[in-house]
Amino acid sequence: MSLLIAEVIVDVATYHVDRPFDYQVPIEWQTVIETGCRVKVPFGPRNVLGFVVGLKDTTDVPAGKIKPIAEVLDMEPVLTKEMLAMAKWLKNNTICYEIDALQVMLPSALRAKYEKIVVLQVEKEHLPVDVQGFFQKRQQVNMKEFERADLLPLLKQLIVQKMVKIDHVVKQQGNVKAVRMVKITQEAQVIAQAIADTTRAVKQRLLLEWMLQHLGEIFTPQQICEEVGISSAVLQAVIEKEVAHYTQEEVYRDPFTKDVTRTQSLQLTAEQHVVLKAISEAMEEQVAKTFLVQGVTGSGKTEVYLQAIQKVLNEGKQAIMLVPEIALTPQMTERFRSRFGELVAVMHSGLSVGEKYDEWRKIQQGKVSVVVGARSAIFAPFTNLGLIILDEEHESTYKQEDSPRYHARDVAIWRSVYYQCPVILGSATPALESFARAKKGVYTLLTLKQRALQQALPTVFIADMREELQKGNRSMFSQQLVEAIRIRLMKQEQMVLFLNRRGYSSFVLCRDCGTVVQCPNCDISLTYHRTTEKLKCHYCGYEERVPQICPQCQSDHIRYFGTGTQKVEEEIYKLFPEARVLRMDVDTTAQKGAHETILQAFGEGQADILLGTQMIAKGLDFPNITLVGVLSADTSLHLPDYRAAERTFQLLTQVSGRAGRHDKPGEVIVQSYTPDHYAIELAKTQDYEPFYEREMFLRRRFSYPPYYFVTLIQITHEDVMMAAEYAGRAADWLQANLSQQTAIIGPTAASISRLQNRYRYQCLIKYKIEPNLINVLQRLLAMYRAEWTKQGILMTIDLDPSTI
Ligand SMILES: Nc1ncnc2c1ncn2[C@@H]1O[C@H](COP(=O)(O)OP(=O)(O)OP(=O)(O)O)[C@@H](O)[C@H]1O
Ligand SMILES: [Zn+2]
Ligand SMILES: [Zn+2]
Repeated sequence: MSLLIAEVIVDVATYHVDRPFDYQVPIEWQTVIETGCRVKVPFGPRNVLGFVVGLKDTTDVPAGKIKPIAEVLDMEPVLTKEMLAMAKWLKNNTICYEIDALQVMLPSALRAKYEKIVVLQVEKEHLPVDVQGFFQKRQQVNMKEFERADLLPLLKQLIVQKMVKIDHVVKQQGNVKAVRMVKITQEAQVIAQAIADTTRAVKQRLLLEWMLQHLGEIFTPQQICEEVGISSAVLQAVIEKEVAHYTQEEVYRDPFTKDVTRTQSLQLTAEQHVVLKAISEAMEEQVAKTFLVQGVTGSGKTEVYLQAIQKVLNEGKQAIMLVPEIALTPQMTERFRSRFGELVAVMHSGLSVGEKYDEWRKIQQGKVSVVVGARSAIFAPFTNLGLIILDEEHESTYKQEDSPRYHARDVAIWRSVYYQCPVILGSATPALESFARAKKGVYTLLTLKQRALQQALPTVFIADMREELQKGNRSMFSQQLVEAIRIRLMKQEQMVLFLNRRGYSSFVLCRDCGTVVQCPNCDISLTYHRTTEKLKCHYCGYEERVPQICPQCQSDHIRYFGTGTQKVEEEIYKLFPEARVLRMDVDTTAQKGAHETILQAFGEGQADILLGTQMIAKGLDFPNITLVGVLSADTSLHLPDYRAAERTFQLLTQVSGRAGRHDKPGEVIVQSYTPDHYAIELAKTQDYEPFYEREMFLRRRFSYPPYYFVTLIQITHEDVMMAAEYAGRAADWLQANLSQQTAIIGPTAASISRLQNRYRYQCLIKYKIEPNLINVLQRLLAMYRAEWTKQGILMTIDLDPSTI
C-alpha cells in the first residue's frame, strides 16, 4: 500500500508556520481521514490541533523525518471543500493567517482548548514531599492542581531540574449531547418469531405486538413504557430477544422558548412584486448577482426576504439571512420561525457555546435550510446555497475587527459566486460605498419608495435646543417634545424615546480643576456605572470605585455625568408622574432574555414609553407607536470619524422609522444643538438620495472612501518612542515600495493614543488603483514577523477599516 500523506494547517499562529505541514496517515486511519477533518499532530514538543487541507501520496520530507498523525478528531469533515477555498481567499484578501481563517468558520466548541499537563520524569520518591501527594498513582497531573495549591514557583524549579515536564493536551470543548434511545427492528419477521416464542409473558407479548406497529422507529425507553403501559424490566427482556436495540441519538438543546403561530405569505404590493421578480429571475438563471434593495423603513423588505427564501426552499436549496446583532430581536427571529418553522436555525451571541454548536450541527447535517444570524452566520456550513441576504447592510457590525478582518458583505459575494446564486443587500440607508456601486451598475439597484400599507412616513420636526436654552429651558426635553408626550399619554398611544449614546459616555468630572478620571492603562476616560457605583474602562476592563475626592486637586466637588437613560427616566417621572416607562439599555438587558421580556411587555401595552439606546433603533414593529423622540441627535456627529455624518443620518432614519408603521400616523421629534447640519436636516425628509449626493461631494473633496480605498496600519508598543519610530519605518518603506499616486498619511498617533498600556501609532494608505498592494503588504508583514516582533512591536493591517 502506498504511503498516504496529509497536508495539515496547524493551530499555531506564527509566520514561519503559515503553510501546510506534511504528516503521515497511519494505515488504520487511511479510510477514515478526509480533507476538512480535524486532527491532533505533533508539532515541536507538543500535540496541537490541525486541519487536514489536502491528501497526497508523496512528500519532500525525508522518510525518517515524517511524523504520523497522533489522533483523528472527526469521522466526518467539519470543513467543506468550499470552506478550504474560502480560507485561502480570506488569507490573501484580508491578510491573515490561514489558521485564523479556518477557525473563524467553526463554532467555538470545535476550536481547540489546550490544557497543560505536568508529567513525571523521575521516580516519585525523588520529588520534594510537598508534591509527592499530587502523583499518588498517577504519572501526570493537570497543571491547574498546582495552580490551585499555589505551587507554581515550586513547579518551575522541578521543571528546571528536569523532574517533570509540561505537555500540552488538546481538549475538545463542545460535545454532542446524546440520549439513549430504543430502535425497533425493520423486520416484521423477527418480531413475529419472538411473539411465537413468547407464550406466557403477557406484558412482553403486548409490547411485541405494539412494536410490530412501529417497525424501524426510534423512541426513548420512557416513551415506550408509558405508551404500552409496561415496566422497564419488560422492555429490557424484550430487547434481549434482539427485536430492538439501544442507540445513542443526538439531541439538540433548543434555544427557542415558546411556540409560534404559523404565518402565510402576504399579498405583495406592486413595488415589492417588482423586487421579488428581479431576484427570482436571478435565482432561476443561477447567476451570482448582487442586489441592493433600498427601501424606506416599513416598506416591507422583510416580507420580500421571506418570500424569496420560500422560493429557495421550494427549489430544495438553502438560505442565509444576516441581521446585525443588535437587530436580532425576538420579534425579528419570530417572523422567520413563524414562516418556516423547524427549518430555521438561529445564531446569535446570546446562545451558550453548546447551543451555538447545536445550531451549527443542524445546519451541517441538513436538518434546517435557513439560518438567521449575526455576522459569523455567513459561514453557515450549507452546501447548496440558493440565496444570501444582509439586512441593514450599512451596519458596521458586519465588519470583524479582529483577525481575520473580514466584511460579511464580501464573504457573501464570494459564496454567491461559488454557488451561482444571488445576494440581497437591504437597507433604508445603504452604506455610501454600496450605493455608489449600485449607481455604477456593479450591484443591481431595486427600490421600495412606499411603505407596505401605503402609510405616510412619519412627520419629522427638529427641535432647536439652542433656542430652548435661550428661552430658559434647561431640561433635556424641548417644549415640543413635552407637549407631544403629553398628547400621547392622553390618547393612550405608545412612544419610543431614543438616546443617542454613540460618542456619548458618562464620566466623572471635578468641577474645581476640570479633571476627568482617566483609565491608568488607556488614553480614555472611565465610564460611570451607576448601578455598581464604579468607574470602568470599556477597552481594557479596568475598574475602580467612584472617587469621593478629586484625585488631582483633592476637591470634593465631584460631578457625575450619568449614563443618560436613568436620568431621562427620572426626568420623565418628574414631568409625567403617571407615565409608565420601560428602560432598555446595557444595564437593564444584562440578563439573558431580558431584552425579550421588555419588548414583550411593551408590545402588550404594559408601558407608554420605551426608553433606550441604540438597541431600540432597529427592527421594532409595533402598531401603537405614534411618537419617536430623539433626545440628542448630535452626540454621534462630532466623533473623529469621516463616517460620522453618514452614521448619524442612518441612525436618525432608522429610529424615525419606528413610528406610524400601521394605521396611526407617526410623528418624530429630533432634538439638536446643530439643527442646520445637513445630516440632521436631511434626516427630516428621510430622503436618502439628497444625503448621498451631499456626502459624496464631501468625500470626493477630502479624498475619502468610496472615492479612495484606505488601508490602516497600526503599530503599538509600550514605549511611545518605539511605536513612533517603527510607524515611521513602515511609512517610509511603504512610500518606497508603492506607486507614486498612492498617498501614505502619517505616522500619526491613533485617536485613542494609548490602549492597555500600549502606545498606538498609525499610517493610512490612500489609493485608487494599487495592483501591488497585497504583495507589498505581505512583504511588510514578513519583515515585521521576522524582525520587528522581537522588539516588542505589534502591527495590524486592516484593508477596510470601519473607522480611521
Ligand atoms: N405586502 C404586504 N401586505 C400587507 N402588509 C405588509 C406587506 N408587506 C409588509 N407588510 C407589513 O408592513 C410592516 C412593515 O414591513 P417590514 O417590517 O417587512 O418592513 P421593512 O422594510 O423590513 O422595515 P424596516 O426596515 O423599517 O424594519 C410589517 O408589519 C409587515 O407585516
Ligand atoms: Zn480637581
Ligand atoms: Zn483601560
